[in-house]
Amino acid sequence: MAITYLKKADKTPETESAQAQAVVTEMLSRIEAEGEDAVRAYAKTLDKWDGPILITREEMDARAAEVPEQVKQDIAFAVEQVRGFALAQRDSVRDFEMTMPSGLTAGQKWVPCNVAGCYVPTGRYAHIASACMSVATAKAAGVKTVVACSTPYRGGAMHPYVLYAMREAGADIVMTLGGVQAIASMAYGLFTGQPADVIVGPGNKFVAEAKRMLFGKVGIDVFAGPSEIGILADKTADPEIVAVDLVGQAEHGHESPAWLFTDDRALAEKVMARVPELIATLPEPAREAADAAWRDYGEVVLCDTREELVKVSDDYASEHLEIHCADLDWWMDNLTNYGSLFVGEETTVAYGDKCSGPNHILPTKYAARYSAGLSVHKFLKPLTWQKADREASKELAIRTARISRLEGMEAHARTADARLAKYYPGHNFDLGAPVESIS
Ligand SMILES: NC(=O)C1=CN([C@@H]2O[C@H](COP(=O)(O)OP(=O)(O)OC[C@H]3O[C@@H](n4cnc5c(N)ncnc54)[C@H](O)[C@@H]3O)[C@@H](O)[C@H]2O)C=CC1
Ligand SMILES: O=C(O)[C@@H](O)CS(=O)(=O)O
Ligand SMILES: [Zn+2]
Repeated sequence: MAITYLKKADKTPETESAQAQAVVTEMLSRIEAEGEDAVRAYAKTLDKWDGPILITREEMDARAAEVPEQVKQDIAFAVEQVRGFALAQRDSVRDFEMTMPSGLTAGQKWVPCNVAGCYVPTGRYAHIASACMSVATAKAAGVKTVVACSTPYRGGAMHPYVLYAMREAGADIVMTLGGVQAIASMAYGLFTGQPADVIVGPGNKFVAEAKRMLFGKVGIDVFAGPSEIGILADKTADPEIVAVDLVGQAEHGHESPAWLFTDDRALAEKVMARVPELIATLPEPAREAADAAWRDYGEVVLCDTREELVKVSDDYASEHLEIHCADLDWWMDNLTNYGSLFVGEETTVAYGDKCSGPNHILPTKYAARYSAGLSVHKFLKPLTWQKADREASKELAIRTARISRLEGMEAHARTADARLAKYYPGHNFDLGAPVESIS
């Protein structure tokens, strides 16, 4: 396999994980010990916020009244697109029941979690769209109580449009809290008395790490950390569009990788020349963020064949993956690892980020090898059930008793024995040899 790195990054998505782990470990243990006092202290030192944490319904309504009409319409559009896609996902999963050969009836029933925590990042940018993505999807899944949190915006109250988007998408409780302190508060039910069953939403390395560490106590959607983009481009691609799209995601932050995978050296060279020029024209803080992201995390990989490109792209498992190549169906058929796929030049990651419908909360740091992004499924449990009449219970009891005894589990076996004795008095069954005591 011939792979040439025309630009190789010094850093990988995993660089700097250790620093975040140390910070988050200490913060979570202090919050666990000191509760709301520790949360308020972190909100003050990290986000300069010492105002109220809970936003009342009256305040939400009052602040909504100040949102300009065009903004309301754009947010309503985004919410509708995301909700529509999420409802279609909900329709694609179904309950079922079946009768087994033994006569037992068994089934699966999709049940939503009761309380979901939705984190909306606003450290660098006001991520209005993230509020639509998480809250609308939780509600489409049927979650009863959605607790939404967002960072105090630049030391002040929550960003008004983020708050409006939460309200429009159906949030039940809203808290002005960011970072680890927000994730921990949702997990422990601080300020609300309603611990989350599942916490979703993107965030910086501290947020992503806090979710990872609290997994187990709560469910999480996926490791949705600093944004990534990969672009597959062949000689049919437009280098200007490819360069614009790479820079489009590099502005997320200095830890956001942008990768180009191509079999066309001329295209690669044009893109590499154009990216720094495009970055230089950005306003701050986007320019500084994109410049550092491209310098430290940007990569350009040249391969000989499209099969090699598929292998490389699958190894990177990019959060977002654009295809600017001929024979789009071939790529769709062969790629297996990506958070969300953008097929052809006529769509772009930013459409998905802001309003097209498929969710933008997506796996990063190679997590697309084993997980998709946020969907209704992350809020739903395919719970199973079973029911038997006495006839069906007979064969199951005999086999359960024997298998239990083979395993050395006498008490399990006796739950089956007891049913046979009750339903079939006076009958003898081969129920296996009683388990011997071990001293
Ligand atoms: N993977 C995905 O689906 C998506 C990822 N993103 C990513 O989300 C991230 C958003 O990050 P931000 O803008 O920073 O917002 P953020 O809300 O995630 O982080 C801000 C919070 O970080 C905390 N923080 C900052 N420095 C800290 C420190 N030294 N120690 C402890 N806590 C600290 C503060 O408490 C602050 O509230 C970006 O990396 C973006 O790429 C955004 C959207 C979707
Ligand atoms: O990682 C992501 O999904 C982001 O690109 C989404 S957004 O651009 O912040 O809306
Ligand atoms: Zn983006």
